[in-house]
Amino acid sequence: MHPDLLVQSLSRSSFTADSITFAYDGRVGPVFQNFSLHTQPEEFVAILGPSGCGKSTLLNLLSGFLTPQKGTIEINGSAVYPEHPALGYVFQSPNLFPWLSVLENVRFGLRMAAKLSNGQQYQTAKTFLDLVGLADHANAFPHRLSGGQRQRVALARSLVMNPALLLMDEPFSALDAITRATLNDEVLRLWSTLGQSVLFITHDIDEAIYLADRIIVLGLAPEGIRAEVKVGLPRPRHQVETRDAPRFHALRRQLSQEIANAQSKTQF
Ligand SMILES: Nc1ncnc2c1ncn2[C@@H]1O[C@H](COP(=O)(O)OP(=O)(O)OP(=O)(O)O)[C@@H](O)[C@H]1O
Repeated sequence: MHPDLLVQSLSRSSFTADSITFAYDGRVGPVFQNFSLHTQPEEFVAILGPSGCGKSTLLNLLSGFLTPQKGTIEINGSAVYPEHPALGYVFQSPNLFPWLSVLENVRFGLRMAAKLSNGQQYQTAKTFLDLVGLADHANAFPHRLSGGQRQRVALARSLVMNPALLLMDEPFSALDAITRATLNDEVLRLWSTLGQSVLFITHDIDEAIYLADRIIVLGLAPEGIRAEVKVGLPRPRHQVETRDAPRFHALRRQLSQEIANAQSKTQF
């Protein structure tokens, strides 16, 4: 299957969390109160916030693992649920199956879904392995790979399922700066090829600016969205030119200030 064909099958999906309120059992106050978040098709949204603002809770809500007490969370107008076919995930830890080869790891979801013949599953898995630059490692086992390569496999394993919305939870925070920069470029290349929407959670302001169309800063629970900025830097992004742009520096300053303000509330 050629990647161009996959672009067509990724329907232009929109994602909506509308006026949600969520509190954990036994917790005094809610983590989110009347919180709304909408993503446009093919939009890259980064979420930043101080520790404890509710990023993980939000991800669990958006993926249907937690249910809000009020409000709705929908993809293309239908309620979200765990393992919704339109959702893909990439986490900080790649969580590959150590007993499966790289190719079998990428094929895994297709095998479980059992929609394609075995031959088509292998062909599709190989296409995605090629897309993340690991075609030569198809038969290797995960322990033979570097941290960055494992994260590439995790990315291929998720993308092979054609998610319309990719939820990424600090996927590169355990990697060194150079590998991280390379993988940021890789994600942008794949995203511009495949056209899914991305919700990318990170603690790293520069990473958020480099990647995103729009950045949402969460305040401490239950403040919700504290600030929202359109990045407005030209694409394709470039490791030197983009990071050198006056707009990049202005955004870094603005976002640092927002996060410092949000954090200062924790101390009182
Ligand atoms: N299972 C739970 N039961 C009760 N309260 C919880 C639970 N999980 C998280 N919380 C509380 O909800 C709030 C948001 O937590 P959450 O883990 O979503 O934040 P976070 O932004 O992901 O934090 P970090 O960046 O440190 O991982 C915190 O006050 C936390 O103590």
